Amino acid sequence: MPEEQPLLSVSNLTHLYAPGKGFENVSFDLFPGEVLGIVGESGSGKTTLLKSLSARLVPQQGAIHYREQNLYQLSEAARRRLLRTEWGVVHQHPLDGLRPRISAGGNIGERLMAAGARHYGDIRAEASHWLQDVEIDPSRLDDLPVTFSGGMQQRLQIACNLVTRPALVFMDEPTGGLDVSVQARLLDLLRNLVRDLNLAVVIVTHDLGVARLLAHRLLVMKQGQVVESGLTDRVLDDPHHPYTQLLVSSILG
Ligand SMILES: Nc1ncnc2c1ncn2[C@@H]1O[C@H](COP(=O)(O)OP(=O)(O)OP(=O)(O)O)[C@@H](O)[C@H]1O
Repeated sequence: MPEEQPLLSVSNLTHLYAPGKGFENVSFDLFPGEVLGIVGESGSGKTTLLKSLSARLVPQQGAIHYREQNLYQLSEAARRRLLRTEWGVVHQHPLDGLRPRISAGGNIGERLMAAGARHYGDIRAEASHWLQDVEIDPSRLDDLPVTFSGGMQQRLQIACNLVTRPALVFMDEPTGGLDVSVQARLLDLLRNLVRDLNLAVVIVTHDLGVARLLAHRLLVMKQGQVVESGLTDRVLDDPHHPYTQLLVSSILG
């Protein structure tokens, strides 16, 4: 059950590059342990919204409160610190979130050090433990991420984000570029990690199957507007808005 105070509280958030391009008047609360899916067709504004939510794009209007602090009234340094510690961002393309010239263990260790860890042996042990948790053989600790398959790179990116035990993780099409069988395994892993770590997640996807599997609640976006929101099963099984009906019927058909 959600706790009383939302982790993230978003009110009337707007950022438009042009009419219908970006997002407009978005409001929602996200509670600890809750997974919110943002769905909609390409160009509907999902990624732009995710960037604003995750302190990477100053919105033109509205406010975001994280644990009751006004996000964009925090200093830039404080927002960057959040992104390195209590928050995570999983990019669609894993190499956008990894340092390709640093070993897998180094990538994980860097985030631990940013959060204050100093002891080399402990950092290495923790990195090795996390590789195992994301189903990468710890013998690959000293290998560069570019020598990994796409699925392994994505699992490494996830490990890098989770090693500091964040409360909130933003994911943009995390299974997007992967083969179907690799996607299924990754989704399974994500679902278990989210549950075990009680993570709150905002996940952008155009794949309603991914949304169904991971998200408790959905926002459906069309041309920058949230046209429908609600519990995932309700939205997908009994869509109210004609656009959601079209999205659902297009994957069934
Ligand atoms: N920096 C920018 N400058 C101008 N327009 C932009 C910029 N970034 C995105 N847009 C436009 O804003 C709209 C929303 O883009 P956005 O990437 O948020 O959509 P999306 O739903 O995430 O799409 P996709 O699933 O294809 O990534 C699009 O029309 C896009 O062309």
